[in-house]
Amino acid sequence: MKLAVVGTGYVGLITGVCFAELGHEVVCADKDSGKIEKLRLGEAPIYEPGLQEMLWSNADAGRIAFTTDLAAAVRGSEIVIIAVGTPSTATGEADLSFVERAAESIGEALDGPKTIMTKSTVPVGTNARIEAIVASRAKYPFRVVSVPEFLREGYAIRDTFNPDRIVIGTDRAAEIEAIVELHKPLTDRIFVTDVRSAEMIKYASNAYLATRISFINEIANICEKVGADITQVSAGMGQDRRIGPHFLNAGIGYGGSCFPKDTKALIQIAGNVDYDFKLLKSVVEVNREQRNTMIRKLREYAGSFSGKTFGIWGLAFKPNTDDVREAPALDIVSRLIGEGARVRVYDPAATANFRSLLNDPSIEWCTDPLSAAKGSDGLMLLTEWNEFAEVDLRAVEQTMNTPILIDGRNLFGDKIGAYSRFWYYSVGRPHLNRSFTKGDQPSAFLA
Ligand SMILES: NC(=O)C1=CN([C@@H]2O[C@H](COP(=O)(O)OP(=O)(O)OC[C@H]3O[C@@H](n4cnc5c(N)ncnc54)[C@H](O)[C@@H]3O)[C@@H](O)[C@H]2O)C=CC1
Ligand SMILES: O=C(O)[C@H]1O[C@H](OP(=O)(O)OP(=O)(O)OC[C@H]2O[C@@H](n3ccc(=O)[nH]c3=O)[C@H](O)[C@@H]2O)[C@H](O)[C@@H](O)[C@@H]1O
Repeated sequence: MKLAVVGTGYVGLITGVCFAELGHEVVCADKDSGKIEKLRLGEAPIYEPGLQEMLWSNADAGRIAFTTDLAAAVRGSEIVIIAVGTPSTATGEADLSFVERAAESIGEALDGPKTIMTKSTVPVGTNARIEAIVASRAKYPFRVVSVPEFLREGYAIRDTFNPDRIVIGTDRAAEIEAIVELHKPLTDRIFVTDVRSAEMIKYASNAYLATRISFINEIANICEKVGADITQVSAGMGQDRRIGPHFLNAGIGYGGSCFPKDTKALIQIAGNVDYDFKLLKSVVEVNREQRNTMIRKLREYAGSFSGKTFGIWGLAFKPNTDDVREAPALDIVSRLIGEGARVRVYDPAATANFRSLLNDPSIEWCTDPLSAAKGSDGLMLLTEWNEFAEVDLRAVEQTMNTPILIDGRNLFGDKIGAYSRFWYYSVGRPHLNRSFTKGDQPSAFLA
């Protein structure tokens, strides 16, 4: 099939490349000429495992092309995929301006009957709005189908080829043959429903996953006080098939381009129909508080931040991505430097993106984990990249000024016990934490 993808970000690019891999002819359009220029030269503008190689092979085979000319991309296609961003507005609602502009351009460019497939995460009623916008400009018949995206960054290609399900939202089930055909090679779990339910499935899924994370973080906070181990609790809970083992990792809380914005958007969607979504508001609040806990612990262990230097391991909102949107590290680094500390940061992939959002003379950009820890008065692990698990902790401890380790992702397990000189804090595992007895200072602890 001939596909046009409008918006060549994380979702648009992965979708385009994966459908090209399946043999379709894909044209990806984006208004960002810098991004398109890079892609034309064969360079993936994002870090995602496996993407660069798949991009090269499909570009070489002539199955994928890139353009800033949205109209040209639409004209040659049978299916037009909308994958533009839907960021938060200042009040937390989804900003639909990119979707609306895309719909206008698509409407104007239609040169024959087409299917428009919305992958962007959009509030209930938005696909109807897209349909109205396109209809006001189009001279040919078209249909709009909602196909929300569920891929995770860091596993985007794997998730695209092995989805748990494909949700297709349509109010005219007889007209979705092409969309079903397109997705059949990916899975036979295709769930066809009405458009509004499809739109809601996406928000409800993200909100539920965010809820699990805040729930397990609160259980972890209680574990700390009652002497239980959250890792054991999650493992034991996860064996119940009604609960399942996923999304029960306690830590610093969720970040990323989607959970924070989609939870806020769903609270607003509910508010717009006079429904006070109390549970989800608490989920967001618990998540915010979890980041504060890390700062509080560092203060408890290290004292005042002013004039001190701290190491930061991990800037991305999670491993295997260079995405720093709503990353806990943005908050935490800002707070540390705001209180007069210097920070030495390292991330295997996200440094450039982080620097474009937060660049300050108090930040030193390091190129390996050891140099970020060097001479520091405390180290915070904020992203659980494998690379950090493999670092020689003895060398880390020796290079630090004060060996305080705040493990925001519970990355280090029992092996931390072998390094008795570390002052260690992890979430919900009191038996591993070396907490500080009143009056002690790290130097006294080391003596
Ligand atoms: N990032 C993720 O892991 C996932 C994102 N989603 C949803 O998919 C949508 C896209 O997200 P991302 O790919 O992360 O966004 P992104 O910000 O990485 O990419 C969006 C792209 O759309 C382009 N764009 C905006 N308006 C345009 C227009 N009128 N014409 C052409 N290009 C235009 C932008 O230049 C940008 O390159 C959002 O609604 C998001 O919630 C859904 C599932 C996963
Ligand atoms: O709508 C979206 O954009 C996507 O949002 C999430 O995907 P993503 O944000 O890429 O990453 P996740 O793996 O879900 O992690 C999100 C955040 O939760 C945190 N997390 C995750 C799992 C866990 O057990 N504990 C936990 O703190 C991660 O560290 C990360 O900060 C969803 O998992 C995808 O299904 C969805 O398509």
